[in-house]
Amino acid sequence: MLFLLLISQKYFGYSHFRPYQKEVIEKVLQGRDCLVVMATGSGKSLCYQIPPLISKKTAVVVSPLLSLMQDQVMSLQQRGIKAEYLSSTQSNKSVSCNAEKGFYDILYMTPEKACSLSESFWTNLLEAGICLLAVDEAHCISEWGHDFRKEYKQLHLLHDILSNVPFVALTATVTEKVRNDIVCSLKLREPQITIGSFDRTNLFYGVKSSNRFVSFLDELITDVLKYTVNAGSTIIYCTTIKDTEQIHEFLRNTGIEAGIYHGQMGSKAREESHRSFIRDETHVMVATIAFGVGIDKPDVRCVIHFGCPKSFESYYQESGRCGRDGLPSICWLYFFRGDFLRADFYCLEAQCGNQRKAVESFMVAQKYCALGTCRRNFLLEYFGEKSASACGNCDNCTRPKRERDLSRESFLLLSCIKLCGGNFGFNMPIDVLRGSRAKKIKINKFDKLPMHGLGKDNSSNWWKALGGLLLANGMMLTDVLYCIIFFSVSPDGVQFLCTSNTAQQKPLMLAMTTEMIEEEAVDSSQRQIGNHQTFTSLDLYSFTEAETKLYNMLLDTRMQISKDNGTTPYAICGDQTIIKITKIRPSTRARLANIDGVNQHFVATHGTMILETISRLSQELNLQLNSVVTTVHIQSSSPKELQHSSWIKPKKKKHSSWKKPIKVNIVAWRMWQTYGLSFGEIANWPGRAVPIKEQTVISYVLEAAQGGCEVKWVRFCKEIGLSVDIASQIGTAISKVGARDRLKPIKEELPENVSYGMIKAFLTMEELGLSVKQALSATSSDGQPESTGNMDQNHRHVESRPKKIQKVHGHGLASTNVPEATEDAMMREKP
Ligand SMILES: Nc1ncnc2c1ncn2[C@@H]1O[C@H](COP(=O)(O)OP(=O)(O)OP(=O)(O)O)[C@@H](O)[C@H]1O
Repeated sequence: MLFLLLISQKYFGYSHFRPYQKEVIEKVLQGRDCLVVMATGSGKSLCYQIPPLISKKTAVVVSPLLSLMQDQVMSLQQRGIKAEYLSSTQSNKSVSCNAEKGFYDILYMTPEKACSLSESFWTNLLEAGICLLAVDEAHCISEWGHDFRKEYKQLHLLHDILSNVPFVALTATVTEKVRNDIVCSLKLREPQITIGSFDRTNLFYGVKSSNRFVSFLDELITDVLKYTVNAGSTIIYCTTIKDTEQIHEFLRNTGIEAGIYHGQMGSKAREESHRSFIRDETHVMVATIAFGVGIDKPDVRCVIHFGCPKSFESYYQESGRCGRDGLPSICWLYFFRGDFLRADFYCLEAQCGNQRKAVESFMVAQKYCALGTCRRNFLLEYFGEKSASACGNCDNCTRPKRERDLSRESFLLLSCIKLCGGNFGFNMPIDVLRGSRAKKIKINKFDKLPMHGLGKDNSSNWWKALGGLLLANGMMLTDVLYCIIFFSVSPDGVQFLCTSNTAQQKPLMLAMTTEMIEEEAVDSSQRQIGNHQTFTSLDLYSFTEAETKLYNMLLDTRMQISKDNGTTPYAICGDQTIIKITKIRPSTRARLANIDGVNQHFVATHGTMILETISRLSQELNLQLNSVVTTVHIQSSSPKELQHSSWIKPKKKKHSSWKKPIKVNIVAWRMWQTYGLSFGEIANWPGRAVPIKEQTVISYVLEAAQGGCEVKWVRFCKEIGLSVDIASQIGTAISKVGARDRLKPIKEELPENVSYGMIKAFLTMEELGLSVKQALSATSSDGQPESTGNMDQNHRHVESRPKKIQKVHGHGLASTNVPEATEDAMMREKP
């Protein structure tokens, strides 16, 4: 055991094994065939990476994707492990020759390559020494799996040559059918079967619903920014290529640099997109599920599904691509209520005779969306795992619970579905309840039903959400015919109807969904705007301001090293390691090597540079070296609330056309105000399509202030160097010029060091009824300067005379509400 750990520490920097890793490694070393079924990101690779380092024989790994193999080879080489790959695209001819002589510790190959290599290659390699043949993503072997590859079916033939070599099949796919298929097809011999938990405790699961595409876009920006400002990566999965393209364009229009990946792109463009994502050159990827198997990037902080995925299995796989390094990460599923009323998209397989399977899985996804209880429990139960209590790390567990007796409404809905005869989609009974007198309702005489109009107090979305709850609770059933989903009342629902009547129902306590709660809160004017629970990754490490800076600088250093080495940043070392280095700030090689995740190769190759960087930056930031922190506590399961109370979010957002670029300035404001980035950092932010001037960012934040957003003025003045003395000089210059609508004459009255930004800030603050002196003299109870911006005050001021303008700002159109005087000033000024 100790020896295994030493090897793991030496090459990978891991000081302990994750569950099941040690057991599998030991079995493989004993020569036993193994089937390893463990969740995405649980560390299956180590099971085949350690044995060759111990036995000094080659491990052959069959992997379905070239990009995946290249990634892994790159990462292993950075750890000082001799790794290579063989495929038809391998340009280095010596690889094959070296491989058969047993030169490599780990040799990756595609299934096609494995089946086409000559017998002599295998016998030579066998003679040199093979310790295992691993079949990664082994579910590709099964037609029941989601990525069937027919070449996988030939792999068992290799047993004939490699008779005593243990075969290790690895997959994250759970269904028993797939598991059996793998064992049979690969002809595994009395395999050791290891099935790990599917609980990814570091992942937060959440669902958001809407009726319309456009209303999700603003939400998307908020979510994407939360992670990208801290250099975290986000994948946005779309259900169609059209959505992928539209969202990609939308993000770019708002100044967020995003990659795109879908099946209709050429392979070169796809490779380039993938490459720049894994190298952190772009932090956001908008993709269809074509961006799938083999996304090995460990530091993806957020996966957003824009539209309900077509099966629950694929949802688990795709969302599981975030947080593979174990750090807290988030999985949002945005779904359109309409998704559940049309089955056509999801039932494409109907033509291939696989309709039932597709629909069943889609229905599970639907239930997941409609759920009012713990999402993780639902997920685990679906995969056959018992879950004890609510997880505390999903939206339903973290928002205040609202259970209500919904017996009356359920009675109305179920009886209406029954009386409509089950021959309609879901809209018909809802329209009846809401009192519609549409032609189709009159023709069917549904306007004569006793419940016609009795449900008009709730919106049709509210009723759809209730329908989802009743489905999840087994009181309704769905069926699909000709690609239309029909809803009917289940036996449990009938039982409920029989034991109740409208006057005296039995209580039916149901956990309401977020949208139901929100709708009811709006009705009673209690809605808390933008107050959903979420977190940014950096919030969780209890970094001080200086440590946050150090962390970001170390990320830059890692980026530089990775560029110099032509590899990905995470191949150099993981985010978790950078967090620990930030906290501990080691001064010697030995202390650096002691940090979990730092391997010997890293210390030997980059140690000197890293130590110098830590020492220099720590001095600059006034941080002590060799902090006594020995364990860095990283919360993995309780996301911290991030307040958005200052984010002005209209009750009903209006987007006249989805393409309209929105709130570029608000994005900048949020990066500055909420995430604490400096103007310079925002201007040069790597996620931006085109760098912009710092002055432009300053203007954006000022515009946001004029639009009613809160601004930390003390910080603002300090950052641009606006002191009380300079403010008084600006005041004098304005009096002298006698006008405040043109900046140039004012600037000419002032010394060189007074910038346009300072003048604009002065004018804006004046307009908002704030003086620089007042702002700078305000201090908080702990002696620190604090915000003197008053949102209410700002808001009142702006509301008195807003005027809509649009103007070009460097890289795109910015649209906002600004007061007339400032509009003129900003339009004319050209610094
Ligand atoms: N013992 C360990 N200690 C710390 N980190 C580990 C350990 N084992 C693996 N990891 C890290 O966990 C992450 C995921 O590991 P890995 O890629 O092997 O997952 P996987 O189970 O193969 O996932 P997938 O099914 O998606 O291929 C990697 O970043 C890896 O470095």
